[in-house]
Amino acid sequence: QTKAEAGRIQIRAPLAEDGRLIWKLVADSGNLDVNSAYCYMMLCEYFRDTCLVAEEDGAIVGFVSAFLRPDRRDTLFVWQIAVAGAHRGRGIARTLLHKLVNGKACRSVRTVEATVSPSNTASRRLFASLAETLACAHTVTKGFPSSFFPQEHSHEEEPLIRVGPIPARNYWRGA
Ligand SMILES: CC(=O)NCC[C@H](N)C(=O)O
Repeated sequence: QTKAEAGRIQIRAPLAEDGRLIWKLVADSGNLDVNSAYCYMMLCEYFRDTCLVAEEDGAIVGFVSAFLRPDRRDTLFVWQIAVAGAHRGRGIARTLLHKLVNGKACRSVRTVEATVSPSNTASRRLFASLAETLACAHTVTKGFPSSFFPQEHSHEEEPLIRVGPIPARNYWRGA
C-alpha cells in the first residue's frame, strides 16, 4: 500500500445518515448478509463507538460493525466487515479492524469474536492476521451451522472465530 494510497483513505465513526450507503456497500459486496437499511442506521446511531466507516474522496468504501457483548464486556463481537470490490487488496479491512480494536471503546476488550463463512477467505485471513499482530491464539469453533438457517434460503455455516486472550502488553494504549 503506497503512502499516497494510504493517505486517501479516511476512517471515521459512522452517522445514521450513512446507513443507506452502508446498506448499498454491503449489498454490492456480494459475500455478506444484507441487513435492512434500518439495521445499518441503528448500528450507526446506537453502536457508533464500535463501528467505523472508511471513506475515499467522500465515498464510503469500507465498513466494520461490532459491539461489546452485553454478557461479556471484555469480548468484542465483530458483526460485519465490508470493503467495496474495487478497493480490495489495499488493507482497508485490516485498517478498520485494527483501528477499532485499538480504539478507546475497546480498552476493556481481551477477546475478539466473529463468525466467518468458509468461502469468505479474505475475512478468515484477516482474523488470523489479527491474532498474529496481537500475539494471541486464534480458535475456530462451531458457531451457527447451516441447519440454523431457513431451508428456503440456504446459507453457509458460520463458524465462530475467537482471537484472544490478548496479552496485557497489547491492550489498548490510547490517550
Ligand atoms: C466478520 C464478518 O464480516 N462476518 C460476516 C457474518 C455474516 N455472514 C454477515 O454477513 O453478517
